[in-house]
Order: sequence, then C-alpha cells, then structure tokens
Amino acid sequence: MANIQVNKTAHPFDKTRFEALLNRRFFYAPAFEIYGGVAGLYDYGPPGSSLQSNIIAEWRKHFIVEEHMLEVDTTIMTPAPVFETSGHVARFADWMVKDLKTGEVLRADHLVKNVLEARLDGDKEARGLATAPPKEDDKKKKKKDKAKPTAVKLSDEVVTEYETILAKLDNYSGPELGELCRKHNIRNPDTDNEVSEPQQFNLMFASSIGPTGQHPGFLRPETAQGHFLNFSRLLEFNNDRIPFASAQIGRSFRNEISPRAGLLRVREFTMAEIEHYVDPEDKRHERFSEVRDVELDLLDRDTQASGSTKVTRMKIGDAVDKGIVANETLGYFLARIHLFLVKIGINPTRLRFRQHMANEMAHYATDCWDAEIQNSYGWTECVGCADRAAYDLSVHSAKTGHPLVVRQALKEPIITEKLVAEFDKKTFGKTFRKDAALIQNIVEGMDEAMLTKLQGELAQGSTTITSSDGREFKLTPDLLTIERKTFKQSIREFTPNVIEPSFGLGRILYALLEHSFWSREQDVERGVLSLPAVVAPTKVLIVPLSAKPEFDPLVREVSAKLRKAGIFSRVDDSNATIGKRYARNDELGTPFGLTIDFAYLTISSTFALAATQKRTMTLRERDTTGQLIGDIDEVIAIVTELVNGTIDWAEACRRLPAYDGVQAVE
Ligand SMILES: Nc1ncnc2c1ncn2[C@@H]1O[C@H](COP(=O)(O)OP(=O)(O)OP(=O)(O)O)[C@@H](O)[C@H]1O
Repeated sequence: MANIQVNKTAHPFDKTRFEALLNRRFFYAPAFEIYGGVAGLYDYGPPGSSLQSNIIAEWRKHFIVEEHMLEVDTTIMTPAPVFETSGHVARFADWMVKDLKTGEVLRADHLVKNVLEARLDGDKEARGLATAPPKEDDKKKKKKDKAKPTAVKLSDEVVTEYETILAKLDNYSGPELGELCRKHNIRNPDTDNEVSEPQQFNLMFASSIGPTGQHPGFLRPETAQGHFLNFSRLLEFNNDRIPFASAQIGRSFRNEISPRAGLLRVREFTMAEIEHYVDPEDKRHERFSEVRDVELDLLDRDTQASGSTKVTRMKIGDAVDKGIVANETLGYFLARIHLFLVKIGINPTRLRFRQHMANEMAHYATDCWDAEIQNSYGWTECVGCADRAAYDLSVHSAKTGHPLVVRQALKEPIITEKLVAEFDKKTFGKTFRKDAALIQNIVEGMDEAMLTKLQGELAQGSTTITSSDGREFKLTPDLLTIERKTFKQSIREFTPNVIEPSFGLGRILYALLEHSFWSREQDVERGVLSLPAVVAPTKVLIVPLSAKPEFDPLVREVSAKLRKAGIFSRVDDSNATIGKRYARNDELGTPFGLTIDFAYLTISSTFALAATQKRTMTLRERDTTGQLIGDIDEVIAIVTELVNGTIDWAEACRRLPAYDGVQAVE
C-alpha cells in the first residue's frame, strides 16, 4: 500500500509550469531584477543555493576525496600576460553578427542553429510529424515564435543539408558561418533583417589591476590557468610523483554575446575543474579496470562527419580498446563523469558523450569529449573532457623561464655516446674576438653527421665554416677538437600531459531540475521535483499537525535527533492544510516528510501527553506519497538510512507498517 507505483510521464513536460515552479519557489531569478535585470546574470535563492551546494559536496566526494585530488583556490582576477601566453587574448572568442538595420548582436553559430532548426520544425509540421520541443525560454520567446517559419515543407535534399550543417555546427569558422547565412538566406528571426559578416568577439571581461591603469587584467573565463601556474608547487606537494590531479571549484566569467537560454548560458558561473597530470608516454589509469564495464552513449567524430547524430552504446573499456576514446585516463574520466551525473539524478537516457570534430578542438588538444545533457533547449554541453597534451605547462614555462616539468630518477641510467666539440677558449677568443660566440654556436648546433665531417676535415689540418650572413671562418686543430664522449643520464625530464574534465555547475543544475520535474497523474497543477536525497535542498520535512505549543517538545526532539544524525530538516508549522504543506515541499524536492502521529487525539485531550505516551510518527515518501508508521526513534533511524542511500523506499516498506490514517488524505 505504501509502496505505490507512480506514473511520472502521465503529463508531457510543461515548460511554463516548470518555470513557474522555479520562480515561485525562488530556485533562481534574474540578478538586479528590480533594476531591470542584466542578461546572463542570475541569483540563486535558498533552494537553488542549497541544491548547488549539495551538488558541489557530492562532486567533492566523488572526485576529490575518491581520487585524493589536490584542491586549490586560485584568484579570479588574472594579469593579462597569463592569458596572452595561454592564447586566450588571441583566441578565446566567438563569432558575432549584427542585424544590419537594428544593430542587434547575435552569436553567429546560434543564429544558424536557431533558424535551421526552426525551418526543420516547420517542415515536420507541414509533413504532419511531431515538432521538437521549444528552444528559447526568454522574454523574447513570443516574438521569436512569430518570426519562426511555420509549416513550410522542405525538399528532402534541403532537409539532409540542414541536418548535416547542424551536426557539424561547432566546426565552422567565422567566414564559413557568413557563407552559410548568405547561401541559406539566414536573417535575424526577430526582425527578418539581413545580418553582417561575422566578426570575432573576445569573451573575456577586461579590467585593470591597481590605481595606475598600467597593469591590465581579466576576470578568468575558466579556472584552469590557476592550476597550471602552481604546477611545480603541487608536484612538490605530491612528493614529485605523477600521475596526480588538482581540482578547483570557483567562479568564471564570460562576456557571452547574447545569452538567452537561462542558466545554460550565463556571464558569471561556477565551474568545477580537474587537471590530471600524466606521463605523455603512459596514459594508462591504474583504476581503469573499475570502470571498464560502464556503458556510455557515444557520438564519435566519424558519425558526426557523416551527418548523423546516432549514438552507440558501448562499454568504455571497448571504446578505449578500439581507439575511439584516445586513452585510458580520458576513458576513466568519461565513465566517472557519467557515474557522477547519474548519481545526482541526471536521466542516463538523456545523457551522451560527443567527441569534438578535429577542427572544433583547440589546436593543441589530442582528443576531447563533451558530456551533453538533453533538455528542452536541445543537447547541451555540461562537461567538457579534453586531453590538452603538454600545451599549457609548456607555454607558461617558455614565457616565464620557470620549469614546469617532472624529473624522474631512472631505474636504469641511460648511457649514450656522442661527438662533442672541445674549444681551446683562450686561442679561440684571441683568433675570432667578437665572432667567437657566433662560431661556437654554429659548431654546437651541428648534428652527429656534421660533427663527423668536421672531425675528419680537422684531422686533415683545417676546415672552413660559413655563418648565416655568408662570412667564412677557418678552423684548425689548435682551436678545437672533436671527440667522442660517454654520457650517463640518470634523470628523465618531461612536461606532463593534462587531461581536463571541466564542469559547468549551473548547466548541470538546470538540466537536473528539468529531468526531476513531473506532475501528479490526478492533478497536473501538482508539480513535483524528484530530486535524489543526496542533492535535495531539504532532506526531511517535519510537519506538526497543528501549530499549538503543546506539540513543540516533540517537534524539537525530532529536529534535534535528525540534526544529530546529520540530516538537514525543516519544520513547516504553518497553518496551511497538511496536504498543502506536502505539496509545497514536493515542489521543493523534499524527499521525506515526518508527521508526528496524533491518532490518540480523539481519545485524549492532552496532545503532548498522548503523543509522548504513544511515541509514534508517520514517514511519507514524496514520489509515491506512501506513508509508513513507527516508533519515533525507529522512524528516525530509517529516514537516516533512506537519506544516506543505504536503503531504498521498498526496503523501508518492508521494515515499517503502512499508515492509512487521516494524515494520508491530501
Ligand atoms: N556561458 C556559460 N554559461 C554557463 N556555463 C558555461 C558557459 N560556458 C561554459 N560553461 C560550462 O563550462 C564548461 C566548460 O567550458 P568550455 O570552455 O568547455 O565550454 P564551451 O565549449 O565554451 O561551451 P559553449 O560551446 O557552450 O560556449 C561547459 O561544459 C559548460 O558546462
């Protein structure tokens, strides 16, 4: 009876109701709203903040604690030379177009996507097929829908062409996007005006450090550089051993061109990033065997190149063995990302891993996969996972002269022999004076074959070398000799490669909210957020049947016991009916409710005495609304186990009798 089956798909996803719920319960809201708001900036309210904190806490456990990662907290404000070296000043940019009449700015690839998808939707409508879910949620939605071509049938070739463009959208350069706009008559859907040629726009917020204005800086657009700049300290902290990973959770800033997709594209957001440092010659992962059999939906680059978006379900072990995923470490993280997202409540059937096309990847990356989550905006990248090779450490090291390398003692020293030039410094300097260094450099730059030749010629008495500006210099055996020497190398020095999983927490949080939302079969107005207990903002709701003071001691006792058990609970002692109170908490995603059982009320006029004598309370489960009854301490023990995930509701139903009393009627 208490373990009732529920039908969560009785009503189709209703975005308007969903957004109304998030707004009503203050999960998040536009920042500076009473000043009119700023696109792409949001504030989280109490349930949104708790949900984010709980996702972060689980992330810490799943990655940092589980893998002994080294956590850092580096600054957001970053001096310009850092981003000049990393390439962000030159390349961290998107292509934008301007409406030729209104001057409205649009991101070029998003414009192409929105217009072509709208045309494909129109085609589906004309053919009498179902259309895709709506794509934009903002205030401009109505306006956009007006501009959206409706029910226009396209030829089969055009449909294929559009689908191919969409499958490869991240792959186009700015001029190519301009060409697509011209070829397919892509205009601003809000106004139907033509748009300009795409221009690059750097997404970093520029600032300056100090009062003189002479030290330009940027708000970081990712947390990664802070890890890399501290690499040598981290390596030392890790006893000079690799592999190891650093991790950081913090804010990043991107001046997005036209943010219109709620939390999915914002200008300030929280990232959680891991930089895992590996030996470039050995990218195996010692715990790969633990995840080998985890199955993922993969969309590889060859499939996308053929214009398809069909995923292949595959064990990560097989994907690495077949070379679809470049190496074990990358594969290990893809599997761990999958496990994390599913654990916090992402629907695994709406999660896929998409490989970057060759041109889409940063030039230095060797392989890159995005964890994409399906939601009402389409498939959205929520986690990027890239093998960044040795790029970042190498460029910062070259720029600063600070070695960002690993030095490993070799088990077996490497013995090599090679020809080297020995100079008689005094005679050499006297003979060539200011050209001495130049000539020495030329000789020292010679390879083995050239040195062998030089050695032979010196043995004949003399030789001549030519500098790059065409001058000739005569060399004789009194100036230098070429000899074979033996070298013993006991240290191997190398720049590690970096595998980087990079999480955008706002995107994950939003997708999770969408995946968790449904309405009760009997009443579409009664929305529920089925958030797993591990991330739910409040775990247990305590519902006293009445706000009368006689109930206080028991409520306080239950609260204190839950606190002691580490369970975050809230008391709802408002005057609303118990059904309303439960409904409000269903909307907040609170998985369990406790009602102190006052069944005795009918035969006793002293509530507290009766309840104390009986010492029972009911336990309600959010999704099924099933209720169980038991002794207070017994119920607290069970709800603690439920929240900690050591038992499920079915098990709770085996341990406690179902309750069918008055409180169950909602
Ligand atoms: N503007 C943004 N708003 C919210 N989250 C973002 C934003 N930009 C990036 N992220 C998050 O940070 C993660 C890592 O950033 P990355 O640089 O790989 O994104 P990106 O490829 O630039 O994203 P996109 O192509 O969607 O702009 C993304 O997977 C995403 O979750």
